[in-house]
This record gives sequence, structure tokens and C-alpha cells, in this order.
Amino acid sequence: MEILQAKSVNKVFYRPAPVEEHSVVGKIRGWFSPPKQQFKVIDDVSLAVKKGEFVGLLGTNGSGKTTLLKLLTGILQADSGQLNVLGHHPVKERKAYTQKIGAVFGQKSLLWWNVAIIESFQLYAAIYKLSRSEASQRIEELSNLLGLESLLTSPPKKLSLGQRMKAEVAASLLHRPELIFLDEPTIALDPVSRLNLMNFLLQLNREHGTTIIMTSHNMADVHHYCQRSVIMNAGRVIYDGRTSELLSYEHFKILEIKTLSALDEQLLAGFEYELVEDNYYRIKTSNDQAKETLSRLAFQPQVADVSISPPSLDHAIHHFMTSVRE
Ligand SMILES: Nc1ncnc2c1ncn2[C@@H]1O[C@H](COP(=O)(O)OP(=O)(O)OP(=O)(O)O)[C@@H](O)[C@H]1O
Repeated sequence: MEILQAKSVNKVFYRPAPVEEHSVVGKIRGWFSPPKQQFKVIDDVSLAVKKGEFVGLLGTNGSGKTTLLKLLTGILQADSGQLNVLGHHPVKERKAYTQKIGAVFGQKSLLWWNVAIIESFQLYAAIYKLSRSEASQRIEELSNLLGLESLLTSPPKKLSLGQRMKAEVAASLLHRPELIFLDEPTIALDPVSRLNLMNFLLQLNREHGTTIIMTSHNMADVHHYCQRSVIMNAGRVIYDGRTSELLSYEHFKILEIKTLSALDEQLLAGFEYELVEDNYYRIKTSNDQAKETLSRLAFQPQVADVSISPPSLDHAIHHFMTSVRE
């Protein structure tokens, strides 16, 4: 069942135009009313998301990911196109709509800066009309899962960026939304907190069928958690499909070999390889040649360990974006 439909959505922003005026009067006029030029930040974007999907929204800096999330959450209004999310227009039916979604934007905090986190949580619980017992049960549950117990009495201004991000996530989930939008949720988190948060989101997705749409530059997270990837470039969607499919755009594999002593130079001749450290080789081999490379190198007597893997998602996306631009 599709719960999100966006059809031919467009959004224009304005940016300062280069000043071409050379006369003094013209320059002064330019200071008071600087010339602007418009650019399409979201360009004819169509997207359909089914209940229970875990979608990664990817793309280079400035490609329009955050803006698209703002349109989908109703923070911004599209200039044209149609949007229907959970049966609502995100802007026109904002009140009913926000009861059903959760949203985390790094730059736009849900929490009050000087107020203890627990009080912000209680306020949100009241806005979402949770009963007292529901509220304390959910605050406790989320605090346990995200490791927030010792931070509840601190205001955001006294927390680190990563701690604040976890509190933001908890605040956005208090009302158990069916759909969550997250803008780079793991950007400030240490590796342990990152994995905890991602596993927590996966648990929500798998066990409660919560639909998740997340922007990220962390390709390891996207590879591991998002079955579907949507890649944006200059405001347009240039890829929408299975994340694993993206890997097939790269036609090579990585063979890693650890040895007890150095491999014979002659054996490695003709291969594109890197000596990661003593007795640790990383060899790039085309998909067609992978079997042959493996049989030639892996069965040498000094070989201690061998692994073969696809290229990283970073490589695959780089390859995909380069081929699209060419
Ligand atoms: N309020 C605004 N007014 C004018 N331009 C804006 C505004 N907000 C964003 N932009 C511009 O719109 C473009 C897209 O920005 P957006 O934040 O959506 O990109 P992004 O893909 O999320 O980037 P990043 O990965 O760096 O977070 C950028 O060129 C940005 O400078």
C-alpha cells in the first residue's frame, strides 16, 4: 500500500545573482536591493513509498535532499505538483498530518534549548494527547533504548551534538508515528551510538512496520539498513531502486589476501593491487576475471586468509553518478 505519493513536484529558490553593474549608482542600488536569480532546487520529482519501506535519500551536497524532506513534512510548500502523504496534504492538513509523522532535522531542533529534555518530552506528549501513563511508559522506553536516562534532566544547551541528536530522535518518536523522516540522523554520533540508533530504527521498521525515509552520507548505513535508495542530483531523482542493485553498476570486485610471507612479484604482475600493509594485499579484479584471479592467487602456500567482496557503495554511487553526468 502506497502511503506517500509525490507527483511532478517543483520548488524554486532564489540566490544572489552576480552583480554586473559597474557604475557607482548601480553598485549602491545593488547593496540595497541585491539582484536575485531563481534556481530549481526540486525539479519534477515524483516518488511513491509503500508502508514499511526503509528508504535512503542520497546525493551530493546541495542536491536537494533536505528541501525534499521539508516539502514532504509540510515545512515548505511546493510551487507545483501533487503531494499526498498518509492521506493528507502535508501543508494544507498540517495539524492532522503532524500527528502521524515524526521528523528529525539536524538544523531545526524539536527541543527547547534551555529546558530539561524530560520537560520537552512531556510537552510533546501533551501535544500528542498521550495519557500520563502512556507518556511515562514511552519516555522510559525510548530513553532506555537510546541511552538517554542520565541526560533527561539536562537542557539541550548542556549536551553534546550526538546526545542532542538522540534526544531529538526520541522526541520525534513519542507518539509512535507511522512514518519517520530523518535528515542525517547519525552525522554527529560515535560508532556505538550510531549502530544503536540505526538498529533501533531497523527494529521499529521490522517489528512495527514503521516507514522510514532518511537522508545520509554514510554509505555503510545505507548499504546495511536501507533496502531502497533514491539518489538526487541537482534537484532531480536520478536513481530510485534497490540499494543492492546499485552495486551492480560497478563491474569489479575486491579480493583481499593476507599471507604469512610476501607474495612473489611475478605472481602479482598484471594485477591492479595495493599493499595495505606487510603481507596484506588488496586486489581489484573485474567481475569477469574474479574467478581466475582467485584461483591464481588464493591457493599459494603462504596465503593465510582470503576474502572477496563487491566494491563499496561509495564506489558504486560514484561510478553511477559519473556515468549519469557523462
Ligand atoms: N532557504 C533557502 N533559500 C535559498 N536557497 C536555499 C535555501 N535552502 C537551501 N537552499 C539551497 O538549495 C540547494 C539544496 O539544498 P539542500 O539543503 O536541500 O541540499 P542537501 O542535498 O540536503 O545538501 P547536504 O547534503 O549538504 O545537506 C542548495 O544549493 C542550497 O544552497
